[in-house]
Amino acid sequence: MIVDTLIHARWIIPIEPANVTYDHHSLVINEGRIIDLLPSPEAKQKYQGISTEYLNQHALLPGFVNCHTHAAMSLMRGIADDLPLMDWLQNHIWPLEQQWMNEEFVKDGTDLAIAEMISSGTTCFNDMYFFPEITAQQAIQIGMRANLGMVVIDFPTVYAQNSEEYITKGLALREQVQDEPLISVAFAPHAPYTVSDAPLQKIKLHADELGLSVNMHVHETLHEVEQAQADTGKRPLQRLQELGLLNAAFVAVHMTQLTDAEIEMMATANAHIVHCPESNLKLASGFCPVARCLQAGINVALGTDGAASNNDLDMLGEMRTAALLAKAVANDARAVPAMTALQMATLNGAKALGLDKDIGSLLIGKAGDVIAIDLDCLSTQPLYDAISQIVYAASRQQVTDVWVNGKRVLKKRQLTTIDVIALKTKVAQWQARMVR
Ligand SMILES: CSC[C@H]1O[C@@H](n2cnc3c(O)ncnc32)[C@H](O)[C@@H]1O
Ligand SMILES: [Zn+2]
Repeated sequence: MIVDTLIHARWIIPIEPANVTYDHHSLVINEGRIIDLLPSPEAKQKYQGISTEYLNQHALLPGFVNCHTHAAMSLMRGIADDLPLMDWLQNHIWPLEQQWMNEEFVKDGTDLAIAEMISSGTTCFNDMYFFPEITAQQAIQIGMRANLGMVVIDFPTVYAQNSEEYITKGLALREQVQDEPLISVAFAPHAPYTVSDAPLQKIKLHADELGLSVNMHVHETLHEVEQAQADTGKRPLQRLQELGLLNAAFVAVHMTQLTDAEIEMMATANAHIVHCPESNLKLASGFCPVARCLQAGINVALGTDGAASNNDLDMLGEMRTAALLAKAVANDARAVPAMTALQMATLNGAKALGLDKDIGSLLIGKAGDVIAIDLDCLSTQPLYDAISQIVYAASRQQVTDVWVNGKRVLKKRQLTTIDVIALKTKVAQWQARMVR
């Protein structure tokens, strides 16, 4: 049998079945799909004559699913640090976006973000940013998987003038990418404090009719919740529930403010949470009670948020921070063990995006979204436990190879579909323009 890709690895961590690590196994990909996973001696017999990629010191696992990004904001990395959310947004980021954000900005910023994400093992990102059709175009060109937000916000931008136009453009994007294997879409109303009831009602109708998810920043800070209570007498989550948005297609990003009743409400609705620990720490936004949410049965995924608030798009780092922070928040060293953090960064992300039939684990039949991490470094020795090394000790430079839909987009640390020198030149030009 002719197959596209045959990879032997020292460890294969499939995520599904849970808590299984295969030693000295091979993964076989054909036409973008995983078709076999078997002991390497058997693979040698069964796939005779097929050239094998030997990754003798590596762990092979599903690519990370970065469940919340603002990809193009990578061009604003480090431009406004050490500020709380609303000061950062209102006095720095939104004025900068008003001045600089356009199609070219989104194109170059997205390329920079995708380059960083692929190099650090992310194979799918869930984006919320203006001009998502440009993000789609760049993701397709590079060979990256993306779920793109059909963004809605109550104020006008160069992308759209009003909520009606945001929704129309989002729906046009959906039509445009319908046959793209790497691209999916979801509604992405920005936040309860920037999207009023009327557009949220329209979004709800469209989302139900088209079977689309709704992603939103929710309860990011105590200030957001207190302000909403002062203005409307309601907490934002209560308002969203009354609007009918809390269901299995709702993806709430941040959620640092959660009462026991709200955790119950999220669990009963089968809604998802995207935890962004590093952005929350840097903006001092608060702490999502991840252990309590998981305990209640909520699907909790991980996101970096944008590079302007993180300041990287590194899911290995995010996993480690998530695992460590959960222990401190719960005052329990057993909270969010390494395997749980790895599930949050892979399968839980795929579930939140409704893509778990295709990605998030190395089950036969799923897409060939696979990464290899070289564990033969002093900093990840000795190897009592590969999962422990990946979550608590490995760095992104140890990600050596990445396949998306069976195509190798990182080969021995080299990006195969991005001209890194040309990209660096463009980024330097933006820097020179934006900070004079
Ligand atoms: C409608 S496009 C996305 C919009 O969100 C802004 N943004 C980036 N990070 C955050 C965050 O953590 N909370 C709220 N809003 C954020 C971004 O600048 C765009 O304007
Ligand atoms: Zn965000």
